[in-house]
Amino acid sequence: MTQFRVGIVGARGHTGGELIRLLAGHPDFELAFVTSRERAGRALADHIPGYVGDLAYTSPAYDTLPELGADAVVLALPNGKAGHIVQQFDAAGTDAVLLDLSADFRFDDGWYYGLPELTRTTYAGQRRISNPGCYATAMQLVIAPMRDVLNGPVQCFGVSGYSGAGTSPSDRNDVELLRDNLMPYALTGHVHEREVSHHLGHPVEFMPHVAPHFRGLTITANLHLTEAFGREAVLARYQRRYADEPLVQVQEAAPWVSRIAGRHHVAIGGFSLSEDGRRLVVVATLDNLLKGAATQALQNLNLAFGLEEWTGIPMEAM
Ligand SMILES: NC(=O)C1=CN([C@@H]2O[C@H](COP(=O)(O)OP(=O)(O)OC[C@H]3O[C@@H](n4cnc5c(N)ncnc54)[C@H](OP(=O)(O)O)[C@@H]3O)[C@@H](O)[C@H]2O)C=CC1
Ligand SMILES: CC(=O)N[C@@H](CCC(=O)OP(=O)(O)O)C(=O)O
Repeated sequence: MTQFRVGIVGARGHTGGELIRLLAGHPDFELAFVTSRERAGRALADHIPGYVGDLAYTSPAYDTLPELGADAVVLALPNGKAGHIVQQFDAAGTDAVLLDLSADFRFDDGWYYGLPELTRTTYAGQRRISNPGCYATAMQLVIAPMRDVLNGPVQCFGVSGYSGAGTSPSDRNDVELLRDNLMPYALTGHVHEREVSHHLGHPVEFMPHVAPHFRGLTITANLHLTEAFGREAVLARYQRRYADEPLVQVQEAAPWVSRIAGRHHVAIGGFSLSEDGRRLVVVATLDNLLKGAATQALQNLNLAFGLEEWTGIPMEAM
């Protein structure tokens, strides 16, 4: 059976590690190369628990990446780094699929914005795919079922584990500063606020925080509505909308972030209405490294290669 060859650029990060595990276990993909300047020459097996292959990290010059012959290349670099690499592939004229995990192309209409549950019907064979932000995934999935009855901006209070802040040292991944703490940051104008407002076509006001746990995020969304709703009608809307979506689980109770770590889906629940039925609060949780990054990337790669969208996603971990 043909296996499509996938390279990962910037694979030392938390999302790169998750992608290595998912791709190594995928029936139709194989790892073509895995880059890290810092780990060049070292075996993946020494760094990735559960990985049993014999591949080692390499550090090719980014200009030479198109020559490595991968069918798809995932860019898992910090924001602002993808453009140069994309130019190399454009110039080489290869047919490779490029999937970018950063925010660099999320506002570029020439790229497919891959939030499959909301955008898969717009996929038209693009070879350039932008993976949504982690909070942005949770916010869009929690708001979308009520999109047609929103009255004014939606407010979203978000709390993420510190793996969301990447591996470059900062206050937001400093375990000493985070101890017993909840750290607010980017309280207006966060890129995911713009991303969600842009892709939903509706203003969202987002207030992010980072907490001492490692992985998993929670969004509490406050939705003002144009008409009064009862709880059953709201629940029915969410259940109908996501009935055929294995990676979106609608539940009555508000989901807890402690229960989503290591899972591949989004959990949505809570559904609390004000007395007049015109204000709804809903909670969504997801693992920022999985549905917020690597799992969603795999859904998008599956789509790009004509595979069933959930291939290689361990459903027992849902
Ligand atoms: N963490 C998360 O929860 C999520 C992250 N993302 C996005 O995914 C991408 C990867 O994030 P994450 O896995 O957290 O990893 P990091 O941001 O910690 O870094 C990933 C890789 O980037 C390389 N790198 C670091 N600095 C530079 C630099 N200045 N120039 C070139 N390469 C550099 C490192 O490799 P080397 O060994 O070569 O230094 C490392 O392998 C980011 O764009 C992030 O915004 C998206 C959704 C969720
Ligand atoms: C806790 C924390 O710092 N989280 C990151 C979100 C990670 C992510 O999805 O970032 P990109 O949009 O850059 O891909 C942040 O707020 O920037």
